[in-house]
Amino acid sequence: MANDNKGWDPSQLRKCDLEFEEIPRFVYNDPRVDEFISENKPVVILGSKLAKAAEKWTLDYLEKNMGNGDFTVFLSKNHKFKYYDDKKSMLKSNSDFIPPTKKLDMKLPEFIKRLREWKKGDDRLYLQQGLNNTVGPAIVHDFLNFDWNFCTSKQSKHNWGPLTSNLLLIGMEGNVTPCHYDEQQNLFAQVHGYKRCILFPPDQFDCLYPHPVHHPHDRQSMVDFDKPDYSRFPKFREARGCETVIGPGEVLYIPMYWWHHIESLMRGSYTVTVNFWYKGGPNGTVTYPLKGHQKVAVMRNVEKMLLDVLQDPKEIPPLLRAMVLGRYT
Ligand SMILES: O=C(O)C(=O)C[C@H](CCCc1ccccc1)C(=O)O
Ligand SMILES: [Zn+2]
Repeated sequence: MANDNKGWDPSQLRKCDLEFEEIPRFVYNDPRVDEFISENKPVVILGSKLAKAAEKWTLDYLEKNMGNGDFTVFLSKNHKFKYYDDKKSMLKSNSDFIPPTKKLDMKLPEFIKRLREWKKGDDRLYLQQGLNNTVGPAIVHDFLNFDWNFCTSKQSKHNWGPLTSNLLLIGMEGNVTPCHYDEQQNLFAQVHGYKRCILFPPDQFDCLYPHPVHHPHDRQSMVDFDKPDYSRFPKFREARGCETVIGPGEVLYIPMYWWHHIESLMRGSYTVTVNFWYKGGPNGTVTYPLKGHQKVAVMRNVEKMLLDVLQDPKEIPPLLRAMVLGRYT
């Protein structure tokens, strides 16, 4: 199907066994935007100038203006860039963990050169760098020209905590960040190229099989979306998600604890995204039954407490089985 002026077409999306609802899209001043955000539901925000100042961040512009600081770049032998926690990978109990990507510090011109000269079979690259004052003065200038009034008004209207970081993401076409959740509110501003975002609510925890909390892949789903192992993860068939493809100037609100899988469209161009991560606000008065994300937080605390008291992670499953099987089931 021609891309009927969306800028992309469905043949650029990776195959997935599941079907998804469309995430609603509204113009930034439509009152439904705040309705969705206040209900912690994803929404695509159109026409905001949040990261408009970055629309000139082409590879050429970045090469000329990005200073000569180091940037964190991940290398992968395949199209997946599954995040892992460095600190947890050092734990004795994770000594057999093999990091799926390699993390390098790279100057921007070198990153861009490798992107331009990339050939099939080469390691894929994904630049993922928190924006800080080491990036060149021109970039700082553009950054200061983001529409801070827009995101700060969302932060205060929805009682979010402080802005913790802005991640600059420059990915190759076809790169995938596998399904995971973050414990922060996220305004995900697409600057260049197209990204397909598949989201699931926090209460689908039992269909998405996250790694144990103490594992380096904490918060990441164990399910390989390219080739799900339905014998290990039978409930994945029941996962009900929503999706959207966002392009330049569009902002996706990714609610805290919502699962998300992000892919840079195949046969697209490189992608540039700037995210805005905010700490969640105070819980406010707790009402019962607890919401999905609150149950995830409870399960995380139980796993942490059990590791604390048992020390050996291998002792956790037998204790939980003894506690639940035949008694609560
Ligand atoms: O903005 C988000 O939350 C995303 O997941 C965006 C994602 C890259 C995130 C990499 C990452 C994942 C977990 C912890 C720290 C960094 C993409 O766009 O490919
Ligand atoms: Zn994320």
